[in-house]
Order: sequence, then C-alpha cells, then structure tokens
Amino acid sequence: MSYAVKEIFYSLQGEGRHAGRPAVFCRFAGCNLWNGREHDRGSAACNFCDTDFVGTDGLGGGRFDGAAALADAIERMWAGVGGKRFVVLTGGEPLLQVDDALVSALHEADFEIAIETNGTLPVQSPIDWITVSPKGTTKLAQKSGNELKLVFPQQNVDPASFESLAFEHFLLQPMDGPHRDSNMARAIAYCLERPKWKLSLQTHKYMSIR
Ligand SMILES: C[S@@+](CC[C@H](N)C(=O)[O-])C[C@H]1O[C@@H](n2cnc3c(N)ncnc32)[C@H](O)[C@@H]1O
Ligand SMILES: Nc1nc2[nH]cc(C(=O)O)c2c(=O)[nH]1
Ligand code: SF4
Ligand SMILES: [Mg+2]
Repeated sequence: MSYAVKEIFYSLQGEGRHAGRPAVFCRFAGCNLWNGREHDRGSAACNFCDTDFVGTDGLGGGRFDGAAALADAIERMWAGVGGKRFVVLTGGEPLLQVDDALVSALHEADFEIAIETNGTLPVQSPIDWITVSPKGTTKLAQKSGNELKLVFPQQNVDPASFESLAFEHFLLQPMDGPHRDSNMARAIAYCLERPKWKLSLQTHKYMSIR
C-alpha cells in the first residue's frame, strides 16, 4: 500500500480529552466529504473544514511506499524522551488510507495510536483511541469509540441524537470561522444545560502552535 500524506509534525494535541498531550500528527491527503477546493466548499457534505489536506507538499509530507516507510517517518518526528509515544492519524479522512499494516508498524514502533475520523467509514484496525466527529446529515458507519466530538452548531444536527451511541466522552467543539465567538457561547450554554456534553476547545489555535 502506498500512502499519500499532506504533512507530518510534532505538536501538542489541541482538542478532545487528550488535549495538551505531545503527539506526532500524520495528516493524510484527501477526504470523502470535500475535495478541498474553496470553489466547491458550499456544495460539499462538509463545508466548514479548517484544514488544507490537498496534495503531499506539506512539511514532512510525501508519498510513502509501504507501512514501514511511513512508520519510520512518523518515528523520526517524535522528539520526546521517556513517556509513551503518541501519534494522531488525521487528515483529510485518514480511514481512506489507514490499514492493518500501518497500525501494526506503529505499534511495533511503540506508539499509542489515535485517529480523528468523520465516522463515515468503519474503523477496521486495532486503534487505541477513536475520535469520531460526525458531519451534517452524513450516515455514521462508526458508532462507537472513545470520544464523539461534534463541531457545534451544525444545521440540522441535534447533539442529543448521538447520546445513545457507545462513546466514553461526548464533546462539543465550537465551529471555528466567522461566527466563532457566538458558536462558543452557544456551545457553552448547551453544555451547561446538558451535562452529558463537555466543551472541547481547539487549544492549539490559542497557543499559536500547529
Ligand atoms: C480536519 S478534521 C480531519 C479528520 C476527519 N476528517 C474529521 O473530520 O474528523 C480534524 C478535526 O477538526 C475538526 N474541525 C474541522 N473544521 C473545524 C472547524 N471549522 N471548527 C472546529 N473544528 C473543526 C473536525 O471536526 C475534526 O474533529
Ligand atoms: N495541535 C493540533 N491538534 C489537533 N487535534 C486535531 C487536529 C486535526 O487537525 O486533526 C489538530 C491539529 O491540527 N493540531
Ligand atoms: S470531513 Fe474532516 S477533513 Fe473532511 S472536510 Fe470535513 S473536517 Fe475537513
Ligand atoms: Mg486541525
């Protein structure tokens, strides 16, 4: 299997229950809910994406011929001493490319593996931490995991409709963009009213790190 990767970088996990934890981010190129072109954003199934996932031209990006080569590149980015190594597979939509061979190679290299997925494709490999972030009215294929992290608010999406799914944590993440401040206020109000939900901030944006 050959993998198309936009970028690989070492940073702090900014979001969710692992916020603040050092991690290597592997951002896969391509997504099934948007082609990444601004021209087509309005008609895409996911239209609020904050990420450039097109191509393989980012720092540490490229085409990797096989799981060993990609796991090596990820391992080279890890800069921590001691502690458990942690990698976040993201994108774009990582489940378009992640397979058993890569997950095995990363476990061999002593990484705990997290994934950030839109949930439209099932997780089929033994990943250690699954974050599902549902998008609009798309059909969820992955209905269990560690955290369900809903970008809020979204048109025609009621957080309560996810509450019966098998996740350990239910998180609302204010939608970044032109209405970020009012989205934050609405997310706070929602969590105060329905304590099953906790707030997830994109803390890396406040820290001005990647
Ligand atoms: C860029 S996505 C990549 C992974 C996967 N495609 C997904 O959507 O979960 C990484 C995370 O950023 C979140 N995200 C994307 N755009 C956002 C925005 N404008 N405001 C807040 N969170 C956003 C996504 O919901 C997801 O949890
Ligand atoms: N620091 C940092 N944390 C993140 N958590 C999820 C991210 C993503 O884009 O998937 C992300 C990201 O891009 N940067
Ligand atoms: S599903 Fe994820 S990567 Fe794809 S457009 Fe939406 S937020 Fe961006
Ligand atoms: Mg991001």
